[in-house]
Amino acid sequence: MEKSSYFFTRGGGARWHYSLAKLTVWSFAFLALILIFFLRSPAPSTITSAADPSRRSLRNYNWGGSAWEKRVRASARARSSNGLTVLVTGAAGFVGTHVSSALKRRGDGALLERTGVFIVEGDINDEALLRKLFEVVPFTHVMHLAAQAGVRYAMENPGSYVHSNIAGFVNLLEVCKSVNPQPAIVWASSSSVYGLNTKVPFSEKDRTDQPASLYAATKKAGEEIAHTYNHIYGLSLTGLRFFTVYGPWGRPDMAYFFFTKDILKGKQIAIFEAANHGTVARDFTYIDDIVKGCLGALDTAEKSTGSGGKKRGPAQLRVFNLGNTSPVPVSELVSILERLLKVKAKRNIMKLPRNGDVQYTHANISYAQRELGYKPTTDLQSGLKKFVRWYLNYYSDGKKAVE
Ligand SMILES: O=C(O)[C@H]1O[C@H](OP(=O)(O)OP(=O)(O)OC[C@H]2O[C@@H](n3ccc(=O)[nH]c3=O)[C@H](O)[C@@H]2O)[C@H](O)[C@@H](O)[C@@H]1O
Repeated sequence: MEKSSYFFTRGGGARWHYSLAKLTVWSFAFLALILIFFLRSPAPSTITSAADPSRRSLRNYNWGGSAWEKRVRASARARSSNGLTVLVTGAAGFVGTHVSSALKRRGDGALLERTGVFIVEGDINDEALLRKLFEVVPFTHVMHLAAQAGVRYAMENPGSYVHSNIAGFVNLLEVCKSVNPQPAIVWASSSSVYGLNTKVPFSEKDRTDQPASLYAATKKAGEEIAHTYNHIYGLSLTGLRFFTVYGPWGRPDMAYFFFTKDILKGKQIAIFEAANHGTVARDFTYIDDIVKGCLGALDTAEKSTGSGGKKRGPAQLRVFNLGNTSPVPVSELVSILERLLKVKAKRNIMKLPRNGDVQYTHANISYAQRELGYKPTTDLQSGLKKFVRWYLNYYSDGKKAVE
């Protein structure tokens, strides 16, 4: 059942559908070997041509050698015979940090090393690195979260989106299709693929051919590319359309994060509204709910069917919405933050800029509910409470600068 009202507090009866036993097997069986996708600009010395981002070269990272391989192998050892070994890309990112930690079932972002997650710094465009990783460990699954995210930044740095979301993804799929056994791949798409679609709530069957930003276009391209690799090589592929994910260790470029920072600093914040004072709203989704969706997708992913670069039969191809089914206006997000921070925001109501933003998102999650047991349980008020607590604690003693 979809909720169309803006405010919705979930009942205490809502439960994640995994059995405890299954989760325990998972928690012990998982390897989260982490490939950090390099999101910053490459060192200037490695840029072959600043004007042509597609020609940028890979930054040099230190990987390889017998000690390194030993650590990779040790980290990859599953603790049960039917355990999965998961290569997580983008593990230093927001969603990746939480997913990796959940795979190991303890700790969070800054504590990744302590949780037993081995971190490999590298670039998903580095074919040699990916091949080496698969040579050292026959990964059963890839959780691909490395990407260039953000809707508005795509106008400033379009090349970074092509580099990561298209070239990097293709590079990863090329390696995955040729290794034996081929892993099953779960990867991050985005709610932004719905673009100018006006039919709400957004269902996986709705049109996605009107992206409003280059970012959305690259994610949509990823979905088409996934189709191709599934079709030609029998790779099992599951795309997850995340809806405005927020929470502790979140991305500072997202509105809820910099609104918090600016409200506390007494700085004015821009709150977008559509034409004729139309409400701009998002189906904000709490990180813990997203993590459950990611684990559900890994857990239900079928094996790839190909080997040695050849398809042996039809393979699974899926796309799911992972949202909260409860859109909240941005102005209400600000009111919640004001109450939690006990500071009044300096609101500057502005027209929604034409640089990629869409007016409204709302996920229909029945397919994910059915197939993955996905059932979000955190409303925006409760999720922001956790975020604000983390934020105040993280930046409290002035050790970490709020830039
Ligand atoms: O769900 C998604 O697909 C996308 O969600 C977010 O994109 P967005 O929803 O635009 O998130 P924010 O940039 O945090 O914006 C949230 C809301 O605040 C509004 N906003 C943003 C910035 C601002 O200064 N003022 C303002 O009112 C936006 O219009 C939007 O409605 C992420 O940034 C994308 O990486 C992700 O793919």
